[in-house]
Amino acid sequence: METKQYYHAVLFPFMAKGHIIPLLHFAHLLLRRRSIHVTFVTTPATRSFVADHLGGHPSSDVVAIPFPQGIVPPGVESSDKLPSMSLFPRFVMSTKLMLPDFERALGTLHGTRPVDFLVSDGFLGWTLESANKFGIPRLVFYGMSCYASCICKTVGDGNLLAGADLADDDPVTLPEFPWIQVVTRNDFEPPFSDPEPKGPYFDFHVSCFVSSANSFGLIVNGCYELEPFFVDHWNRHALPKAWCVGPFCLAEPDNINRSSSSNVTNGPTVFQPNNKVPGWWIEWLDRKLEQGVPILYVAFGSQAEISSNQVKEIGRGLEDSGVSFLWVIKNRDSELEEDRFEDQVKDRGIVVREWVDQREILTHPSVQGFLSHCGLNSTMEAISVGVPILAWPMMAEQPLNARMVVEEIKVGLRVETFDGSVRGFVTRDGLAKMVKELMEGERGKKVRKRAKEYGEMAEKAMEEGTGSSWRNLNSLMGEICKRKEA
Ligand SMILES: O=c1ccn([C@@H]2O[C@H](COP(=O)(O)OP(=O)(O)O[C@H]3O[C@H](CO)[C@@H](O)[C@H](O)[C@H]3O)[C@@H](O)[C@H]2O)c(=O)[nH]1
Repeated sequence: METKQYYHAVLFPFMAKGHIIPLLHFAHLLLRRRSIHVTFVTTPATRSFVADHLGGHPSSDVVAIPFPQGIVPPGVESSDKLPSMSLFPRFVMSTKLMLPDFERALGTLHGTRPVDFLVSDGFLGWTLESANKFGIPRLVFYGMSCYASCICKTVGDGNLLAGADLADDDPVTLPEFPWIQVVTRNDFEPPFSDPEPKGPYFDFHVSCFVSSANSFGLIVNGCYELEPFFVDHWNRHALPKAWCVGPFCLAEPDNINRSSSSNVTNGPTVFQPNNKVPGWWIEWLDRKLEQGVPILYVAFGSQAEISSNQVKEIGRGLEDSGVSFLWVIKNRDSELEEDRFEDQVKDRGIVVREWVDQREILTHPSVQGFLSHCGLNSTMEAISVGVPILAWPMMAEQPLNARMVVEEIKVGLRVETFDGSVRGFVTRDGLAKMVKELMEGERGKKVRKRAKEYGEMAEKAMEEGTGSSWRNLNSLMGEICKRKEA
């Protein structure tokens, strides 16, 4: 039950597209209530990206604070712009230096319009100290599913990857989740996959976990129905309390129910987001739809690094598969023999080297499958529109997301690596075989049906007034109010 008339929320994501975008969607979710003012904190170089996404909503503001200089190449203020992901630890740890500027900004905001709650990224653990200084409750956003968080916690608490004799692909048993057959050291990233994790980067993460546990709540980009066992498990055995209030992407402006007047207090009655101009690839998708040709969408998020040999092999695998595809390539992965490739695939497939509106692609009716690295946002964006996934995890917690997609909720299949290892090379034959299976095979049919069911479930969870995610957000607001009034 909401008891307060008008809230002020400050949102502060970690500087990576995969972290900024979900909090922008979350901002829209808050703005849908029309009883919340959102201030989005970012850095100067990402300010226009953020402002564009907020679309000039009259109940939103953007505040930019400087990104620390001299630690990563000048001008890089988002991890996807790093020339190499080997700089990521330095990049993420340098954010601690933003504390004084953030605190000043938060103080000013709080003085002007009292801040009811802060939502900050799990990587920005130091923001808890600032929030506490002003008596503002901090909610954490880690960008992880409860499934992945529970596995990480159980592996960490039980020290299950310890032991120098444990090989990278040896199975590790999870006593709390015995039906998860195989988890390996390769499902985790250094320093967590090290036999004895230590060092400044590990300490940095531990301090983030401690801050998170001492925060007011954890907001999860998903709905309860997607992973009920793991949400309950987290809430019984870990802190802070997890609140499933997503999938956030379903709160984008196009999905705003402008006719509803519930919860309207002070905010605008109608919000018209910026009109989007569709990219040329959407016209291509439209043509394919007219021809009745199903499309595989191929994209690996904003920061995965793919070797040039692997990029070429993806091209060959797609060529051999015979399916039609739309492949988004980042500039870092520039090694495709493009002319030859485009000759070979003719109009059957297209390569896009621009920033696309991924949700616009995934919601296009011709898109019937998604070859994805399983970043949580891509995963949720696909599930929420019922598109099955061909999972190819590459880094971070993606191997765990891939397990959730394939083994737990069964809305996807997995690419086969040449040696069966989580991080092994994927050959053209292995890729072509699984692409065909997803798009044309019996197993593909089954996971497509499941994906559609989960998509409907996600839509329902987000329904205004009645959905579980909508009600969870209401309860969370109520808790924040109670805390304030206590
Ligand atoms: O041209 C593009 C490329 C990406 N996106 C969007 O960018 C986001 C990418 O996020 P995600 O799919 O999660 O991938 P990453 O960028 O790799 O995300 C990082 O952050 C996620 C959330 O913490 C983690 O789950 C991932 O493992 C981590 O790599 C998604 O919303 C995409 O729709 C676009 O809209 N257009």
